[in-house]
Amino acid sequence: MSGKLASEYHSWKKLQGLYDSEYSTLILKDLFAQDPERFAKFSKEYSSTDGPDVTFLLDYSKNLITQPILDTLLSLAREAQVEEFRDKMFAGEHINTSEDRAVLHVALRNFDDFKIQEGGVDEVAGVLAHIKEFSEAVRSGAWKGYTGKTINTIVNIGIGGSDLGPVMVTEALKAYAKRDLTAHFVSNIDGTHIAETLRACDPERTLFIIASKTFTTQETITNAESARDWFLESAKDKAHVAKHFVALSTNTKAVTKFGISESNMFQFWDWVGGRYSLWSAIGLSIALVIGYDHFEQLLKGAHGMDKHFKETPLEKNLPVILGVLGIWYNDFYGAQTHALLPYDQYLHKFADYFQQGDMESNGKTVTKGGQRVNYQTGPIIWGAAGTNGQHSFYQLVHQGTKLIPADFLAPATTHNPIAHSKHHRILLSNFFAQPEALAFGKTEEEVKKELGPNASEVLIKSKVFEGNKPSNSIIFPLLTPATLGALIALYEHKIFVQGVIWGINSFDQMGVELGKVLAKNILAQLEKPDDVKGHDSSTTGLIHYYQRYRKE
Ligand SMILES: O=P(O)(O)OC[C@H]1O[C@](O)(CO)[C@@H](O)[C@@H]1O
Repeated sequence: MSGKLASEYHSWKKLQGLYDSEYSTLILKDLFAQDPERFAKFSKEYSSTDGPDVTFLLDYSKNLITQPILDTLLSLAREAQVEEFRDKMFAGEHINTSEDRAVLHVALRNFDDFKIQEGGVDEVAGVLAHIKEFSEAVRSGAWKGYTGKTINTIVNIGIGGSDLGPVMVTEALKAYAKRDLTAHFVSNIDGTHIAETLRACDPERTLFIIASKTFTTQETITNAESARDWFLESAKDKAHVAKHFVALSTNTKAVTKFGISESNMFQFWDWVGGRYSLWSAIGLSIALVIGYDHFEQLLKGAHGMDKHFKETPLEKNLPVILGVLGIWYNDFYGAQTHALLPYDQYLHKFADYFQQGDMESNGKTVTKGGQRVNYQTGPIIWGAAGTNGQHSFYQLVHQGTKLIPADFLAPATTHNPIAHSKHHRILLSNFFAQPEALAFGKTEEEVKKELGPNASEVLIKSKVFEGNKPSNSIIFPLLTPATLGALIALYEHKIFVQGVIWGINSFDQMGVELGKVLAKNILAQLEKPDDVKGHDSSTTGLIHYYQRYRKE
């Protein structure tokens, strides 16, 4: 972020010119026909340079780009000082300017490789050792509940970044899970969430993990208090809380006030953003479910991607390439959304996770310098696991009026090769077919030929696929912890690159505050109609309607 609006950069203006003059000729079918080397030019294989072996192929050839367009997009990244800001992040500079904080989730998976200056960085190894020791004690049965029984259920109580990362990763790495340890994740303030979860829990064998960076989040603290009340109905003695409640937080004072001893607290630091925190103590539930060694593999896989992002020239830098391609559609094609479509059931929460990761990071209207942007910033992120999405929303993606750039992800092999991998081959045939169909479509001539001479004009038109819909494909050998770590870090850095180009602060989240403040005010007015004051007629009417039915 050089203090300029992105639209003031020379390369931005050049991109606008390229879009205006070439948009109508950017037809994937033609681009592939004109250049037999297109796949070779616009695909890259990633291989980790140290740590666990991670490899994957990123194919970005099905994008509406030419080499000059990509070069100009990369010039934009250079002009916006993406490299300088990346280096500042890794150096621990306070690039989260509104909160005057460093942005150092990379330090959580650093394993002494990069030199990072910031208070707390030297404590990371100690917290990892604490996670290892504790998770091994619980998993082995050495950690006992208040009646001497082992733990067979964990309940992570957290929301946003203190929930979505652990949920997504424990689902993604279920193949590595300890099957006799059940994990629940309670996030919603709706009492139904905790009530239904507690029904499945035995107080003598359940461990509650209260995950909250601030330890002030209303949803989490309310759920934690209700869990503690439920537990004490059986355990009676408050001293037993120590065996069944641990906290993951930066706020020691609030944790001890809640009744959790400091020795049962797993520390992290204000330079870990909530939506970047699964690598920190917030990952305790992950370590419990898949084992510490696998958790460490996840971190090391991410570290490999950090190294790639830090050390690779922009032309070959995968997060940068994904970032600038996203900008091309978001800012020049006017695409409003970006779909994440993993062809892997284990990754069914991947899009949910990056809804927060991307939208809370880049859903901003004002630059770091306080100017209102005159271009689009973060896209709407959405998606679902293939092939379910195909039977739901793909119709619109293929034939609707909106341009929806999409990323397809799939493992070449599966953890569940049932029926001699028949399922997996069918799954992959869809993973290969969908981007092909999106890119190349089906012409009127092809439809006519298929339907024969008697087909009506209307039927023919309805079966035409215009094609020319862009996508990236990422294929990796198997979804291992290290591969998942690298993929998550890939997208984290993509988000970073885009935020720098747009000149916004990707690391605060002021936009979630207003609703919280209003809800607090309304909560105090819910009892009596006369208490309802200071609202518009719609809000007042809604609250009055509720009050007709309200019960204790
Ligand atoms: O971990 P905490 O402090 O409870 O916060 C939970 C979530 O709330 C937010 O602050 C706002 O949604 C997120 O950024 C964060 O992940």
